This record gives sequence, C-alpha cells and structure tokens, in this order.
Amino acid sequence: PWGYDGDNGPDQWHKNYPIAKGRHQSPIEINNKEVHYDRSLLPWFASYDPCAAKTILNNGKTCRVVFDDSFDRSVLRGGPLPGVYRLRQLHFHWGSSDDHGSEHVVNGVRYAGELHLLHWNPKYSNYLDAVRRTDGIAVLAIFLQVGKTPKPEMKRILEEINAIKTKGKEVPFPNFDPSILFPKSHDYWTYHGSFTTPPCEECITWIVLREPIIVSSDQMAKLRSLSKNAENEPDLPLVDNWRPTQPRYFRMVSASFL
Ligand SMILES: NS(=O)(=O)c1ccc(NC(=O)NCCCCO)cc1
Ligand SMILES: [Zn+2]
Repeated sequence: PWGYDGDNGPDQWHKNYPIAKGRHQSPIEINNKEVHYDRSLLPWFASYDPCAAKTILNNGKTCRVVFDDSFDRSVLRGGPLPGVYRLRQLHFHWGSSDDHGSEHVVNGVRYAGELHLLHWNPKYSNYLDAVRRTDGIAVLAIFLQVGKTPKPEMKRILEEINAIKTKGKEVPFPNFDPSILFPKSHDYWTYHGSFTTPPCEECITWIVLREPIIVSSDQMAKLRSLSKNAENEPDLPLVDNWRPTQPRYFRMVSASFL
C-alpha cells in the first residue's frame, strides 16, 4: 500500500493513482509574487457543534478526529464556497524535526506541521460521491509553527495521543469544537487542488490560512511519538507524513487580503 517511504512514497503514488500526476494536485508553493488579491472573496465562517466530535484515531498515516456528518451539524461556509460544507474529520501532517513538516510552503517557508479540517458538499448524496466532484470537498488548512507560547487548545488533542499510539487504535473524543484551534486572523489563500494523499482526487477547494497557530516543540514531539505500525509489530515512528509541493501549472492562487 502507499506510504511515505522510498518504495511506496509520493513519487510512486501515480502507479496506482495516475491522477497523482494531474494538473490540479496539492500541496503547492504559495508565493506572494504569483498570488492575486481578489476583493470579491468573502470571509469564511465555521459553525461547529462540539457534540459532533466522536472519536480520535491513528490510521498509521496520521492522527484523525472524526465528526458526525449525518446532517448539517458542523459546517463551514462563505469564503470561496458556494454554500455550506459539512465537517467530517480533521487530521495533521508533520515532520521528523521542527524545521519541516507542512505540506503547503509559503514563500519558501516550511512550517513544523499542518492541520487539515475536511468538509464535504451536502449537495451530493454522500462523502464518496462528493470526492468525485470538483466542488465536492473544502479543506481548511492551518500551519503549525513552533514557538514559546503554545496554544493551550492543542492540549486536548495531544492528551489523547498516548491512547492511540499504534495503527488501528481509536478512542472516544467527545465534546470538542475545533474552531478553538483557529488563529486570530481569518486571512486566507484559496485555490483548486486535490487530496495530498492517494486517491489524490482533484475535488478540493483549498482554504489555507495565512496566520499559523503556535505549538511547542514538546507538542510536536508528542505527535512524533505516534507509531505507524500496529500494536504487536516492530516500532516505526509516524513522522514525515507530508507530500512535497506539486506543480501549480495554470492555476490562480487568490488571496482574501492585500
Ligand atoms: N490531506 S487531505 O488532502 O486533507 C486528505 C483528506 C482525505 C483523504 N482521504 C479520504 O478521505 N479517503 C476516503 C475516501 C476516498 C475515496 O476514494 C486524503 C487526503
Ligand atoms: Zn491532510
């Protein structure tokens, strides 16, 4: 199966997922020189129900929090989106050290990690149908920057890490509103792209926040303490689960700010 190692890593994915060599792949480099300020872009809003949070799990590829998306309970709207999109899950990408780990890169800056909040368009009958549509999915991406004054709200997620150390572990994660993780500024870049892992479908409206959230080096170390193997297998650290940036081709990256 696909992974992030030499033999099954990003350069090999196209063998089983040809769209990985498509024209609308993610992540990408976001460079000020090539970004277009779009004053018609609206602010985005998240209205999340804390009771929609269900579980937190380790799937061997990332740490994921799953939400009830059986109705419009926790939604993202506004920004570049034509309507409301339902929150389905959030997960992280991180490096093996603090100097890299994000998927998007901003003016050459790599962050220690990246948080993705994945939402789908309820105009489609279910998530798997939305994945096949260019306007099916919206991902809100937030950079994790290592600093001295970490965001206390990250603690709740990192406290659960010990319970999901190995692949396949899943525990209840009730009463959590992920909007407490948001930075002050809602400034964002937006462009059309894809899943950053197989199946690499080009179904995502990306909303990448300009302002990172601050985490501590210890908090990043906590994420790196996860294992990609199952409980009874040799220990393999779950680190460097990020895809390198992909060609932008003829895509416009719009900015909501000057
Ligand atoms: N990192 S990312 O772009 O936010 C991302 C989110 C979900 C997924 N995968 C996913 O939802 N898979 C289940 C449905 C796949 C349909 O074939 C992959 C990458
Ligand atoms: Zn992701």
